[in-house]
Amino acid sequence: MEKGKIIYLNGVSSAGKTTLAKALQARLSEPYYWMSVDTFMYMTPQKFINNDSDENEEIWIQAIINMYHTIKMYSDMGFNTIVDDVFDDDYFLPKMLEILHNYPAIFVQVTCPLEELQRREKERGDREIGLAERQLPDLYPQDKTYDITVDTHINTTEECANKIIALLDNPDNFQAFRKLWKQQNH
Ligand SMILES: Nc1ncnc2c1ncn2[C@@H]1O[C@H](COP(=O)(O)OP(=O)(O)OP(=O)(O)O)[C@@H](O)[C@H]1O
Repeated sequence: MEKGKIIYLNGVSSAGKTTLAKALQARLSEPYYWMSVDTFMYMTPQKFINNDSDENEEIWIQAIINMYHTIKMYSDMGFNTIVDDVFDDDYFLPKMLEILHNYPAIFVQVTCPLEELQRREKERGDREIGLAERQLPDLYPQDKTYDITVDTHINTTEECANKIIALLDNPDNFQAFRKLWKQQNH
């Protein structure tokens, strides 16, 4: 069976990942199931999240790693996914690649200038003020290893979606996961 495709969005809070994911779902003719790291993270009982012990950390970390296994399972079953994630340090990416480096994924960096991130953050009111600014310097990877970078301020959501969709027909465009995996394991 052909593996399901993965559109993997990585960007700081308020970059527009969820908005883009929904626009992609609306435009794509094939079904793509949307998965958000927040959904998996908050499957964890709250009492294990708001606590600094190493033991508790393992519990919510596992919830996030379970998302990577779920994406793999969907792909193995032929189902496409759009993933809404933020790698805000270098901890989770290697763990994700361990599971998904050989899967057909487009790795998308979703960017937006800081001033606009701050404006969106203030306007939406459901995120801690300063979250995007704090995540921005730590977004990982910072280099050009993505298959595509889209700027949701320069381009409209629809334009960003179209740029990503244009890559999906050619498997040669699915390079970033394999490249990153090689970089980490050479
Ligand atoms: N292209 C855009 N232009 C203007 N506003 C936008 C754009 N994309 C998203 N927004 C607005 O920015 C806010 C954050 O968008 P969204 O929820 O898509 O971001 P996100 O990256 O998924 O954030 P988080 O990681 O915090 O969930 C929302 O209020 C949304 O309406």
